[in-house]
Amino acid sequence: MARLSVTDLSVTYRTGDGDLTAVDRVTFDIQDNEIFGIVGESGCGKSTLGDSFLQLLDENGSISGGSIVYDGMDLAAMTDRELADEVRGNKISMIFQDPNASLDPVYTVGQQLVETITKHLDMNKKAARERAIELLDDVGIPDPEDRIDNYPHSFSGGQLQRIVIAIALSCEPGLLIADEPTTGLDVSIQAQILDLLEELAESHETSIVMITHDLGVVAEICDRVGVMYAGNMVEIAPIQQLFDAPRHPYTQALLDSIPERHGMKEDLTVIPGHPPDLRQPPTGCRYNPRCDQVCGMECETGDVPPTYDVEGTDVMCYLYDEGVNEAYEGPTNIVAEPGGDD
Ligand SMILES: Nc1ncnc2c1ncn2[C@@H]1O[C@H](COP(=O)(O)OP(=O)(O)OP(=O)(O)O)[C@@H](O)[C@H]1O
Ligand code: NI
Repeated sequence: MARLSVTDLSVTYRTGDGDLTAVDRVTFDIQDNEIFGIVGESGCGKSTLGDSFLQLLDENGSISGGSIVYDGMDLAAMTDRELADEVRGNKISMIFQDPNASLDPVYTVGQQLVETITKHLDMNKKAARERAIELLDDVGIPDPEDRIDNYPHSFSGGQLQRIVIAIALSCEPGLLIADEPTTGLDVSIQAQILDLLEELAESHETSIVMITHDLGVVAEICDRVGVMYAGNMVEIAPIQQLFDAPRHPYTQALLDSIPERHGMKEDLTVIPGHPPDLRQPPTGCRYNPRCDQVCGMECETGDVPPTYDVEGTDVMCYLYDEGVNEAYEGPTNIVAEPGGDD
């Protein structure tokens, strides 16, 4: 059974000039002990999706449809109070790009850890402090017995992010949502934080949703990845499969735009055009104005494409619909290995 199941989730912001649907009928799930990446260009709705799980949306934003089922509860239908009491920091926690936003400068890191631990777990202050020291040690803070009584300003950015991770994991949540957790950090520190998250996910049996615009981060630690475009989840695939056989024209263009690190490729392909205005998205597939593989009328004038299962990749694209794309012969045109099951 999936640890988290998101079904037909939509999130809408009310703005001065009309409603803007930043997340549009998104469906996916996250398995136990899985690191699931969410990627896409700026403004495609990644943070809105991540924030909606714990209803941490700005006040003009709200869930306008669908469900988010975790541990038998529909988070989308819960009140703020219920989420605060039963879910936030306890079953699901969240970390952001800027660790300072999650820490209070007037309390020591120990006070902040102990507060989170005693709030959610049945522990007295002394036991909580011991646990806090262990956690700081787990996330790689040197001399945790001494450092625990220091204030946030005396730590580096990378150390602060480690402390935020310690707080997020202090109550053993089943799910951690990480929104660009390494974006502001030096490249070498970024790699260390990703290693730490991967290690902790395993040792604490926590699933992670990793929100990032960086396909390098995804390649580094994710098991599966969802690609978002203009509020839609256009492709979901296991990580290796996404890189080896991207199915959606947008994913293909995104992968082409990565500069090859040591290889031949010199031109950085930038996808022509811009993402649409989400107040008035194009009809048909939202990517059609930029797509180089439009295959029929449906792409431009139909509904948003349904999701097709193409050899284990979920892809929202009419290229894989025999009714729209006459050239499509289906994934079954692949010759089976001799001696295989079928
Ligand atoms: N509070 C808000 N009010 C109105 N529109 C908003 C609000 N927050 C976000 N949006 C809009 O919702 C869309 C999705 O934004 P979101 O921040 O979720 O994207 P993102 O993929 O996380 O982008 P980035 O990579 O830049 O963080 C964008 O069009 C954005 O302008
Ligand atoms: Ni974001």
